[in-house]
Amino acid sequence: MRPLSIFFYSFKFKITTLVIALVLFAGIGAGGISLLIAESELRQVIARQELALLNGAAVFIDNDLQNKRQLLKSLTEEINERGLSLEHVQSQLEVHETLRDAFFNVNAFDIEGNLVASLRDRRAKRVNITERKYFQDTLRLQEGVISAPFKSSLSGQPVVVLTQPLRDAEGKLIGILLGAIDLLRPSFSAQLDNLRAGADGYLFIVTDDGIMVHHPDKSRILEKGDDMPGTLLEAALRSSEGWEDGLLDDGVPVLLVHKHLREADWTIGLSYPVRSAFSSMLSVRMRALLGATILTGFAGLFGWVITNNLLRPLRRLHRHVEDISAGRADISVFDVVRKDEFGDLSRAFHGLSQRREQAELELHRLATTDVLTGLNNRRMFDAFLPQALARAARSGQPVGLAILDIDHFKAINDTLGHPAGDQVLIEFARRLSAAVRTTDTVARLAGDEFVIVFEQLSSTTEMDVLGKKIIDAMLPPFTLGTQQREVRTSVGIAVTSNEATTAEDVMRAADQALYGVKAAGRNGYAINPVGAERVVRVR
Ligand SMILES: Nc1nc2c(ncn2[C@@H]2O[C@H](COP(=O)(O)OP(=O)(O)OP(=O)(O)O)[C@@H](O)[C@H]2O)c(=O)[nH]1
Repeated sequence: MRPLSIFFYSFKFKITTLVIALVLFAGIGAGGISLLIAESELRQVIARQELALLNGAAVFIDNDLQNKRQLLKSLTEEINERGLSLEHVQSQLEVHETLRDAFFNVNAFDIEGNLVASLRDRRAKRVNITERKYFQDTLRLQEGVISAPFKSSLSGQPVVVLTQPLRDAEGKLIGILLGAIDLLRPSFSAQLDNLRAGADGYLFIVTDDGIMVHHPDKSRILEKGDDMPGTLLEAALRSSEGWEDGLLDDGVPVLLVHKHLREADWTIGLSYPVRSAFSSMLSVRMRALLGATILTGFAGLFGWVITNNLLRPLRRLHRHVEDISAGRADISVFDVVRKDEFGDLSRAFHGLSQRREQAELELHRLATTDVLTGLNNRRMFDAFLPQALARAARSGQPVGLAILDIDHFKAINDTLGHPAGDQVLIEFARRLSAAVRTTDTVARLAGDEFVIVFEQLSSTTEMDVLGKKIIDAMLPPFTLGTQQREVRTSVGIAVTSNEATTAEDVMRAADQALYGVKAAGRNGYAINPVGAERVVRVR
């Protein structure tokens, strides 16, 4: 098995990693930006939706306050039109059933601020409200006001009061009528709670001074909230309406939507955890992430398959080079017509292999050729003879081997010089090659010793003709420069048609024959059939 490190070094791995990186880069770039734009749009849409919801709540509270104010006003107008005195206000309150639904309590105070009538308790304790700002404002402005939230001295409850000036028949100010709203159970409370039912987050109402009028945590009502910069209250009071995210409420990131009321100096706000507010956006983000992961996975797979495909010619080229090296194929397997870079590489390999083959051939030729005569050398002959014997064994035809030695060659060297001796060797080789058939193989073993392997003999007797032919070939004198010289040779011939004959057997038989010729005075040939151990003919 290939080690894992090779896999990481592979071109395929690198390309696949590159494809994944590019897809991720493009995905994060294009997808991320689109997602950011989409998220920003979605944020606006969600915030606007929440603001629309809050507007509905604001309109509801404004209408509620207006209705209450109107109710008090119509009562004071009735008292005024009928010219009733303060003593009759108590009975007048009690006949108006709708007051009980609209207010926690309705009271009347004389111009001195003393309680003169109370809807819920005729015998309510006598209190004086001259010090109250809303009392003073009502007298001063001579019209109804909405008070700041405070704790009622009558009920002990946190309340907000709506006032209306009371006048007699002549229109003279005789006191004020006051409707109290219980902040723990305001008539709009249930409506507000309904608005947020089932959803995270909460609604709150706060005065312009930061006093809490409505809050799901009742203990915070009447409290002054923290309106330092960066707080929820500060953001809510900063402008008449709007939305903001990135704020923290009890450590939780929230979306704040707020709107100032028309009827009172109050702001209604909605604190909504970002996690819930933008849950659809978060789900989009998750889906985008999942989509990107799947896309990246596919891109990796795709990159792998494509790279694998693209690299197929390279693998094929690698296989061809290995096959050629192992001798299983020749260089024709290279795809030299291909037009791309792999074609260039194949052509380069083809050229290289061609030059290598030629160099090998040259090397082989040099290794198997006798430099002086151009004949095969001993190395070639040693390899060739066993092959020739094997071929003969297969074909059943006899094979012959002639060993030749130039007679008194030493004397030629000694008298005419070594270069002249070389000339004799070259001419001797030429005549030998010319005397035999192309199917016969001539080699120079060493010095003045030559061999000829005769194949495809029709019979062993054919060797007789061949021996004579060689002797005759040397009869014309050799021209050495300006001189003519007689050169003779002795030839020992071995012949065999026995399949089991070895190269050594044949060489020994030919040597014996040569020895016989030399013993008989040279310049002749003798034939020795292998295994006979006797020279059969000498000429
Ligand atoms: N010029 C030349 N001489 C060579 C070469 N190689 C060997 N010789 C000489 O060839 C001669 C071989 O002599 P031998 O075969 O031993 O003797 P010979 O004179 O031929 O005697 P016989 O074979 O008995 O007739 C030696 O003198 C070698 O020095 C060569 O390449 N060129």
